[in-house]
Amino acid sequence: MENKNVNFDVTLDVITVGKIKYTPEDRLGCGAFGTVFKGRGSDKTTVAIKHQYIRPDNNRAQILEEYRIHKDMSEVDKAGFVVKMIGMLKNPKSIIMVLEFAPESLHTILGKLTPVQVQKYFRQLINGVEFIHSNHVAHCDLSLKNLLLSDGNLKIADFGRAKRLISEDQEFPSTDCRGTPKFCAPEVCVREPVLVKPFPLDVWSCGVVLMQLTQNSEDSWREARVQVQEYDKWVAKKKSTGSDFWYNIPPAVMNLLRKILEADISKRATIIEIKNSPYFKKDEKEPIKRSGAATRSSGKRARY
Ligand SMILES: Nc1ncnc2c1ncn2[C@@H]1O[C@H](COP(=O)(O)OP(=O)(O)OP(=O)(O)O)[C@@H](O)[C@H]1O
Repeated sequence: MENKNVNFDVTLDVITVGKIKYTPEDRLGCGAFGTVFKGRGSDKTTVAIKHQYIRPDNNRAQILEEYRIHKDMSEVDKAGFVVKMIGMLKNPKSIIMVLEFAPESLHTILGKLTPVQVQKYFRQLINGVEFIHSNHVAHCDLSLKNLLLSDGNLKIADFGRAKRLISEDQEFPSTDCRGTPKFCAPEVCVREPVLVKPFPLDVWSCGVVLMQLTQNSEDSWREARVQVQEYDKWVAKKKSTGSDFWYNIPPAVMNLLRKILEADISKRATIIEIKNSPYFKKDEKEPIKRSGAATRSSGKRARY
């Protein structure tokens, strides 16, 4: 059987990985480099099949590095922090990975989150990032779309920009560590390439994720550059007004965000500091249900 997708020019046949045959079904998503299909295994499992063409800007070595890092993380992960890597198939023009299927992402459930859920997913994110960092890997592209959900639990996906580190202080060219613009730390948003440390980049991205989850919207600055008005205002730490998207963020979250979304990496919170913060440690409570207009007027934002 064949699944032809004319828009994205991807034709996938049944593939065999290990001793299992996987039949591609619907297209689940499409990133900068890959097209991801839902697939059915001959062992009755449901999987995700990520197909990547080998191209000059996504060469064979890069894709294989993504596979190896993801596989290594998947093998040592006993707690389910990352999407499981099942296997891989190499073709002359493409590489196909077979992954655990995760039906939702933080991006697809945004708008419906309660403060308790926001805290649950943020805690799972921080624990997952701590896990990969402790295994000497930085993700470098954490975003709502790359944080998938399976059985209500957050799983880190897409290791396409991940880096293996020899030491925590190892530096990489900023151009190799640029993920999704809204989630990128200021040190990689500069025009001239510089050397950057990858762990604080992941911490910054977790801050943007928390900011968006708390608001139940994708509102955040376009890029962390002072030329971008909203970011400039954030950096200036002026008192926020109703026109700032962070205006309604509750104090405990805001205190933590100020420490995470800190341009100076020597002052930026570490994962340990985040885990020791009052917001991380103290359980959020479900909002008190009110009847009538007060509840209706509070709109899509998580209510505190
Ligand atoms: N394991 C999975 N289960 C279900 N859906 C998935 C899975 N992996 C990826 N997807 C879907 O496919 C989309 C693209 O996947 P992925 O981010 O891995 O591709 P990419 O080309 O590397 O993307 P990017 O542009 O972020 O680099 C995801 O946003 C998600 O919607």
